[in-house]
Amino acid sequence: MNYIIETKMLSKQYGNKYSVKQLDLRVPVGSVYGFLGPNGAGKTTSMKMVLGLIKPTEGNVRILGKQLCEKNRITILKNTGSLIESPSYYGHLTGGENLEIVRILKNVSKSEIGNVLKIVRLEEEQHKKVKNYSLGMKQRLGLAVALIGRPKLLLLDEPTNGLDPAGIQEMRELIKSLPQKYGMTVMVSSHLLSEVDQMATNVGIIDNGELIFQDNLSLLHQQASKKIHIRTLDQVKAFEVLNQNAIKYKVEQENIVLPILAEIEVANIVSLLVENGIGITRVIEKQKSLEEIFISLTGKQVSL
Ligand SMILES: Nc1ncnc2c1ncn2[C@@H]1O[C@H](COP(=O)(O)OP(=O)(O)OP(=O)(O)O)[C@@H](O)[C@H]1O
Repeated sequence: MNYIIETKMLSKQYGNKYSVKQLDLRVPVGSVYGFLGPNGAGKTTSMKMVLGLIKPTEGNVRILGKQLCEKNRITILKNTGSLIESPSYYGHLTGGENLEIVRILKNVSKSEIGNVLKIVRLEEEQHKKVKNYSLGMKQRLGLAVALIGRPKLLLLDEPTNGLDPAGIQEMRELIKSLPQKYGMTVMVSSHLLSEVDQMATNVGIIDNGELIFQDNLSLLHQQASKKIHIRTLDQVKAFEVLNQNAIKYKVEQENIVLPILAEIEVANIVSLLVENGIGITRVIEKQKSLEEIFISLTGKQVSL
């Protein structure tokens, strides 16, 4: 697997508290990597370390095929676009003029301004002063800045924060389209599970500075796959009978939990329990929601 970002044991300690602890991030090329975690989990700190904006206490970052160090930081950042925390602009200048400053700094062609304005749909607002922009327009301008020069990699820290529902949807669609349309890889942080679910191909879940899940989003969904729950009048005896018959099961909240089986197999297990004098009270097909999985991973509720 080809990773555009790979960190090893990346940690940041403030005083005696770890904000980020031994993080092994792996962001595959061409993915939209949703970096999910509750407020204060360490998302911003991690992304800043990946960009070399703050120095790790421990560990290292490999980005765009190179080990990040003081010497190559600028070259690497030229190929990386980012939107971290509220970006600052020159309010007395127009959106277009703000973009022009970044264009000169990045040394890319003038036509690039029109291109990025089109992508973020700010063409009509480009001559307005930024101080008169709405929050949503400022956020889109931030994305336009990050997109100048068509970087291979984009790091976006909670880009939908503060947007209205229509703006949120627009931003999500835009982010989702970037790998296919422009060959970019996007790492995007969010505290919203549903948001990551809607736009990411891969997901990393961070809690208390530690990465507690990292894989394809489909794998998280697999964990949410359907299961058969059986409840009986004598669960202890039921466990015994299942064990004696080498039937694999798990126990959740005192329920017998079986994977989805063929109809006949379910019927056979029910018969087996009944034949052993165990009264069945429930046979239910259940599907965990992504929220339930998140809670079982972190022990915390997240916004939906
Ligand atoms: N400069 C700093 N000094 C001390 N503690 C810090 C500093 N920066 C961040 N922290 C702490 O590190 C932890 C992680 O913060 P971080 O901003 O990375 O979290 P986050 O997941 O991005 O949260 P949010 O979504 O609320 O921004 C928090 O407990 C925060 O208080």
